[in-house]
Amino acid sequence: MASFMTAPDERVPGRWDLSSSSFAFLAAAEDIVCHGLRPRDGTDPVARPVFIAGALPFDRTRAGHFFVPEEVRRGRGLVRREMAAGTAAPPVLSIEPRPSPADYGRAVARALAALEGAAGLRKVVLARSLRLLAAEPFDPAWILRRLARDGAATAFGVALPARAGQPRRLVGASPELLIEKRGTRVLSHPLAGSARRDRDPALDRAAAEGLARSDKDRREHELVVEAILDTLAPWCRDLAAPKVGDLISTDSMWHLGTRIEGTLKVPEAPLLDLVRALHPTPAVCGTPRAEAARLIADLEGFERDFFAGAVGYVDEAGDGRWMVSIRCAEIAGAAAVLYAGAGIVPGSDPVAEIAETAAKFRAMLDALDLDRKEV
Ligand SMILES: C=C(O[C@H]1C=CC=C(C(=O)O)[C@@H]1O)C(=O)O
Repeated sequence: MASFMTAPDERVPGRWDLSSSSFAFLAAAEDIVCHGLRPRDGTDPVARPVFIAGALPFDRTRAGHFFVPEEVRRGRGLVRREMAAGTAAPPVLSIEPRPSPADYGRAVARALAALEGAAGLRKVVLARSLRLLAAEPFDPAWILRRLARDGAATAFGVALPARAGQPRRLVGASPELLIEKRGTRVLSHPLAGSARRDRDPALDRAAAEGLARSDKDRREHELVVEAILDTLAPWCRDLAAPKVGDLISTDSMWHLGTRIEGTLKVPEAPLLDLVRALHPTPAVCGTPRAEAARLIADLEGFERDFFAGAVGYVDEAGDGRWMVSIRCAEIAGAAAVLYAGAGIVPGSDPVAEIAETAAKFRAMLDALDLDRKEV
């Protein structure tokens, strides 16, 4: 039976240690740290009143990874945010971009041609990856603490099923809320449309203002809001989104965002059904979804796996929160794969999309103490 505690218990060192956690969700409002897991048998996990954590892969035809932790701890400020640099990051021996930035630019150009040619295709999100090899194993707990310094994001760490005997973990800091459920209220806060932040305050403000004025970014964003409203409409009454979205900032990026809120018609509607209906939104896939997913499979040239999926939990009351799994990496020993994608619509520029994805890698690179690496 999962236990719930609202305060850190420092008297049991190791038990709430992040490095042995099966699931961690570190946010300004609340930290959740889980240990142990009881694998599920694939039946609908929301049917029983237990705490369920997990991750969905990008590919909606593939099974999600859900589990019931043995122990769940929740509390505000449960986990200390790590400020010190250089103490635990192993030296990184190599960084291999896959595809290369130039090939990614060519894929964006092909996506633009498809957007002009294919009837109905309006947006596709193309990603690229960085394969890192370090001299020693990465410490996911230390990375998580570093990621959690950004109060605008939820830092997450999920133990994934081992591959070839090697334990894997998805870690990241996502600013994008797929859906949250509290009682009968649901909230989604999609993001799409981006600009890199700047250390110079005047240039930073100019970047935000440029993003707010950008027609291309607005179109990219509106498709996501439209899709989420259409998906949630049958489930909700009082479904509302402001006509004008907001500008949100993480430590490294500006984004266009829109808060979408509604009240469930059926209060006990399972949160995981809503997650599955919404995922993947056009913030990570495209519009229409099936056509965009096909183009991604044709053009990207690597497996997204749990990148651009969703991570989150459903608690015993049926409430919970699922974040879009972006600004993340899969860590397996001394190897890490970092991911970043960008929405492509008519008017997108391949060179700008290379720069945008480079900027989106910053959250993970900075957490790994690679803040001076250009990618
Ligand atoms: C797909 C990613 O970001 C999404 C979220 C915010 C802004 C986005 C954009 O402007 O393209 C993307 O839709 C990513 O970070 O890998």
